[in-house]
Amino acid sequence: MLFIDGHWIEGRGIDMSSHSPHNGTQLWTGASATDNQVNAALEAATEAFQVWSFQSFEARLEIARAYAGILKENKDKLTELISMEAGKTGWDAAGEATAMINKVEISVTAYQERTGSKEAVNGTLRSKLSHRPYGVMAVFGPYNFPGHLPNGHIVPALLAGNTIVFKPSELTPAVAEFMVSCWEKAGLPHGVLNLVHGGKETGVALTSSPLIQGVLFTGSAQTGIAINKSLAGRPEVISALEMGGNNPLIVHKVDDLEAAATLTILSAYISSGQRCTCARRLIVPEGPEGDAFIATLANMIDRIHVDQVTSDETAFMGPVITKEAADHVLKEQERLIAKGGAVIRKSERLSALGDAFLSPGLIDVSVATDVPDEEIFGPLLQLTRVSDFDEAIKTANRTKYGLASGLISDDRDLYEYFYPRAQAGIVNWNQQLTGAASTAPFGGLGHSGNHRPSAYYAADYCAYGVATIEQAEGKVVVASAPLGLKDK
Ligand SMILES: NC(=O)C1=CN([C@@H]2O[C@H](COP(=O)(O)OP(=O)(O)OC[C@H]3O[C@@H](n4cnc5c(N)ncnc54)[C@H](O)[C@@H]3O)[C@@H](O)[C@H]2O)C=CC1
Ligand SMILES: O=C(O)CCC(=O)N[C@@H](CCC(=O)O)C(=O)O
Repeated sequence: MLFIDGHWIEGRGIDMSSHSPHNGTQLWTGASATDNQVNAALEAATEAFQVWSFQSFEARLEIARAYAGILKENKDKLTELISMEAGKTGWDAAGEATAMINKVEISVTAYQERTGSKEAVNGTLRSKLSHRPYGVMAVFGPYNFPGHLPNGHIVPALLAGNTIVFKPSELTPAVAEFMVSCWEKAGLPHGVLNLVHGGKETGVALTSSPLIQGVLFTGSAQTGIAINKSLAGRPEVISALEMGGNNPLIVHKVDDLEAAATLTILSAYISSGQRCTCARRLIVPEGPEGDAFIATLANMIDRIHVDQVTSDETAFMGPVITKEAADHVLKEQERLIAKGGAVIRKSERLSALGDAFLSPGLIDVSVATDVPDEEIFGPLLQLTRVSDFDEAIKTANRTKYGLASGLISDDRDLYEYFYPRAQAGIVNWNQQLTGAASTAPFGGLGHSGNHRPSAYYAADYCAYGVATIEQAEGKVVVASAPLGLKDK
């Protein structure tokens, strides 16, 4: 169902449905929004802005806290829905649900620290800084974190006083609907948050509307660039683009190979490789030290448990989102092999579990030619062997993206050399690349985004600053002015 101006209504566009990648169970059916329905949602948000933006921050916060409370009460249900619709293991889905609940208090602190208001009196003058919301924001979410990532735009945008038309991924409409129903139960006034379903056409209807003042997007670089082009010539529309990555992870000078392999697996294969922070490129020195690490890693890869969601929670990986997504990963793997990639572990379809289940793959592309600088969104890691640490850094930075970059090493000097040279918005040392903190900014360079990081810095793109100087006494007084007025 769509949610427009506080009412749940049927979409009148094309039929849609969502099925669990775990077992094919149908979870949701409905229809996309027509252009008229998208417009009705935008008009509702425009009208609601006149009321919502004038409410006090405290009044908005009360509703946001009620929303967090409702999420908490329904955490098990939310976890199950995320797990089923996005194909996550139970523990992974529970982590997403927890992040959604925590987002409210983190966003309050961020709002106050990053935007909030300030005053200072100097003599008879008072200077003030306050922040105001932009207006109607179009929020787009990806399928891999169907709750947490759109929630990371919605919560700060609403706290700041904006209103929203939210278009979730067409692959995860049920989680979106659940989330919006929690806001409804929390008492959000009509029109403040609207939900429209649909694919690319619905997205285009939203971004091309003159009624939006902002686009808050998390998704692929391809779509982010399309949105960027569609907003050309509209400088008044704020756009925050969080896109993909082709993230490097260097392993160099490590004693505990098992620990390094564990961090590599957590970086590359968590959520079946469907996190934009996942390591895609593993960079390891040539020679026996590197060989020993790769043998340890390959051995551990063989022991990774891939499964449908189970009650005993022993699986590390579930399926990718669809059979088509799995086909794409396998096709890209073949492409790497055709370009000279050597198989260390081949990603294979685990048909006994289902069409969307893949085993983790590791392909050595050191001597391959024309390896595409593209994000392969699944459990496939590309290995490059390098002659020395400088070569490792050069290889790491050889990408048009710049989301996350990491080093696993016992050598602090290497880290201190790597840190200022790593071209990415997230730079980690002896820590998995995935699992970014919501209490820090989140975003990247190049095709990973447009320098408007989300998470803690989402507050920044949800409000603009207004600088004011006023007479503290409230009277019209001017002590002296160099007007050089002549006597009459
Ligand atoms: N940097 C970040 O914070 C994150 C980035 N991602 C990236 O997201 C991708 C996976 O998510 P997907 O759902 O496949 O992304 P996607 O780019 O296919 O879709 C994202 C959203 O944009 C909509 N959309 C598609 N074409 C559009 C257009 N021309 N105009 C407006 N809206 C349009 C989709 O319907 C969906 O709601 C991966 O590439 C991943 O790296 C995922 C999570 C976090
Ligand atoms: O948005 C936040 O609060 C922090 C960012 C975050 O949670 N990132 C996740 C995954 C998002 C993705 O990359 O797909 C992570 O770093 O694992």
